[in-house]
Amino acid sequence: MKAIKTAVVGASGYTGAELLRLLLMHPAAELVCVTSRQYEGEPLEKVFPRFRGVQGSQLEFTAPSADTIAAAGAEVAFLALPHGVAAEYAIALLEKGIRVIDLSADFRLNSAEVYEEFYGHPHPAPELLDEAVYGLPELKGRSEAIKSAKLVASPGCYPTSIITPLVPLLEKGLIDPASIVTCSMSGVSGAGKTGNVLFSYCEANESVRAYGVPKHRHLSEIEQELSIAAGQAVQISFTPHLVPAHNGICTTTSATLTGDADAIGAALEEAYGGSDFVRLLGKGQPADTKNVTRTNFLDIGWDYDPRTGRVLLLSAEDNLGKGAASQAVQSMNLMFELSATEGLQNI
Ligand SMILES: NC(=O)C1=CN([C@@H]2O[C@H](COP(=O)(O)OP(=O)(O)OC[C@H]3O[C@@H](n4cnc5c(N)ncnc54)[C@H](OP(=O)(O)O)[C@@H]3O)[C@@H](O)[C@H]2O)C=CC1
Ligand SMILES: CC(=O)N[C@@H](CCC(=O)OP(=O)(O)O)C(=O)O
Repeated sequence: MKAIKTAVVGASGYTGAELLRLLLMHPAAELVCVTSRQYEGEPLEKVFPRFRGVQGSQLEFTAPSADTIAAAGAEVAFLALPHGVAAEYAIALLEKGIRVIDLSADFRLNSAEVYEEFYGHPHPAPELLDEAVYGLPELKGRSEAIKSAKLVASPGCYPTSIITPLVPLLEKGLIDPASIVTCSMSGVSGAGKTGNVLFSYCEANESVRAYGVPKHRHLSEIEQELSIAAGQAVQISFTPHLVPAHNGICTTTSATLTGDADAIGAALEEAYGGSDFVRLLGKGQPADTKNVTRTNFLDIGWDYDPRTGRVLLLSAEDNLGKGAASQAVQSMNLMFELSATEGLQNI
């Protein structure tokens, strides 16, 4: 089988390094170009000793440039860059006929106005918003759209854990869309390999705090996808928390039941019973981040409290895995007509 030639732009950061790990192991992919400004000229295995001795790990980082990526023969480029920066690379790569899977938020929203409202600056390439496919393959019809996409906007980490369990219930009218409240906890790698002191060991270890309230930027894409599922505008309450762990997101969502409680499990089963990566844990079973770290799994449990009439959805994923890098590789598999699970079957 001819290997898919891949590039990772922003390969020195956390999601970039996770992409490298997955692509070095992937049986049908070959890394042909990896970029970093700070490590230009250094081989992968020197910057990331974890990869020492692995085939492909002598590849050297290059300065980020669409010309260099095209000259290396890349067919697809993963953008593991800050939002706002990713768009300029997407434009240049698409012009060269290279398919793009963007891990940043630049192409996740259908509306340039909503982007500006949540990201605080005008959208850098509004003309590409219609073309981009929101890459959550588990949503109805989305795998088919991803297969033919030139530009995939890989979803945010929190949104993956929140949207996935809610969508089947909203589609079936089983919960009140106005009653949704969700709280998530994220490991510190969710903030990227940043120098911000708030994410340093002494600030983050043995302490837990909420942040980003009341209007975290991920609300924009969460509400966009929930509104599509509900067929009406949906607004929710969302409170993210930083917890002293490297990886992992644990999300608890609740909403008022408007249908039959037994229909909750049935709706989740109907939507995800045959899914490769969504694992349904059943009623009364909480999801635990330790079971999903370094995997592409999203685990979902659920419950119902008759005293309050509220449904509970309990989900867990790895923010760098199903929340970012492995979800992006899942999209690559679909775009290149591979099995969705190719290279992602690690546990
Ligand atoms: N961390 C997470 O859990 C998740 C992150 N994401 C998104 O993925 C993207 C990457 O995140 P993450 O890996 O955490 O971020 P990091 O901060 O860890 O890495 C960012 C990378 O981008 C490169 N970079 C930064 N600025 C520029 C620039 N102006 N031009 C070219 N390269 C640049 C850096 O490389 P160098 O300085 O060496 O050039 C670095 O490799 C972001 O958009 C993030 O929001 C999405 C889901 C989850
Ligand atoms: C813990 C932490 O800081 N998490 C980040 C979200 C992760 C991320 O990178 O956001 P995208 O998925 O949109 O790219 C934050 O709250 O901004």
